[in-house]
Amino acid sequence: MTTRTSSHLVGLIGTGVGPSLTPAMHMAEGRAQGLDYVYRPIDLAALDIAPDRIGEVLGWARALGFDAVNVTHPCKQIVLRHLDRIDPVAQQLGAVNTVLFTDDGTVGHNTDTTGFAHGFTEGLPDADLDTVVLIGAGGAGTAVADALLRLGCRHLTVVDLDVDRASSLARELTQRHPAAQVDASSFDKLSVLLPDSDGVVHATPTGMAEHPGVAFDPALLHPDLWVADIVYRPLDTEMLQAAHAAGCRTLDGGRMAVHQAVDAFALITGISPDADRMSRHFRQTVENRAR
Ligand SMILES: NC(=O)C1=CN([C@@H]2O[C@H](COP(=O)(O)OP(=O)(O)OC[C@H]3O[C@@H](n4cnc5c(N)ncnc54)[C@H](O)[C@@H]3O)[C@@H](O)[C@H]2O)C=CC1
Ligand SMILES: O=C1C[C@@](O)(C(=O)O)C[C@@H](O)[C@@H]1O
Repeated sequence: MTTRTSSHLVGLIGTGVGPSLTPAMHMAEGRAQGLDYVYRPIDLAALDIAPDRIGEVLGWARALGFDAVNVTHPCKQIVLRHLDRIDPVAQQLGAVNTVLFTDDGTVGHNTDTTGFAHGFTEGLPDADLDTVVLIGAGGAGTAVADALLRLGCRHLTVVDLDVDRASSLARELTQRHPAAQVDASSFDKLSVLLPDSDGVVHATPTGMAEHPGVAFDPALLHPDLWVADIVYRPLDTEMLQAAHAAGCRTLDGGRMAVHQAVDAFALITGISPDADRMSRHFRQTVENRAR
């Protein structure tokens, strides 16, 4: 990896990105590294630009001198057809959240999936991955599922309120990771699945400040289960509190949020950022905003 320029202009393109914590996290790390690093949210909704115009928006960003952009909801899939090259991991997943504007064209990566994987190995080292349940088959759940399977998960069960969505994700994952066993199940089967699982990852919006609660019966948690949440507002979700009380090893959603930014920063600058410093910045900002 080589640094392409001494200054960096980066954007976050999506709808409702104004309150995102990612721009400040990148800029604080840029400052700490002595870089001239500017990162701005570009809210398509506020600009009244339809998400399917993402190709044009990328062209404008490039022409206006941006070096890279993160791309988020609802453009992570539709952006693929507007790129010159796509990193194999992002290609396999069918979703891109980081686009680099290089001399050789636009290049897409997915740091949601690499970020979850890095956060997982850092936060739950040596966690058993034989049998894992994933609750939530949306965009973030898909990035998590691919990460778990790349990390060596042997049997993954996908659960979602939308059973068709869980089934179609399980089918796609089976095609992408033929060595693993991937299936779909329903919420009422969790009482059978969780007692025999090594871990569970929660990837629905339940537990966010605006959607309080736990997506499943917390009485199913047991001390032999590791429990990961990807919700990070708040960091200490009701599910993680119940998991602590049940004696489980836990991983909060801040790890994925920080490591998607760590991996993107490295791709954009060619410099390995200080992940601990970025994590401290992120956690402080989450706490400040909660006050
Ligand atoms: N830590 C991180 O870096 C990130 C965290 N997130 C978190 O992940 C959550 C999900 O994000 P996306 O996948 O983008 O959303 P999404 O809307 O694409 O998918 C959510 C999925 O959860 C399912 N669902 C909703 N309520 C449910 C419930 N009570 N029980 C079971 N399934 C339910 C839906 O049917 C849907 O399939 C976000 O709300 C956010 O809190 C999202 C992106 C990054
Ligand atoms: O989906 C997300 C979350 C994000 O949009 C944010 O606002 O922090 C930043 C994106 O890079 C990432 O892919």
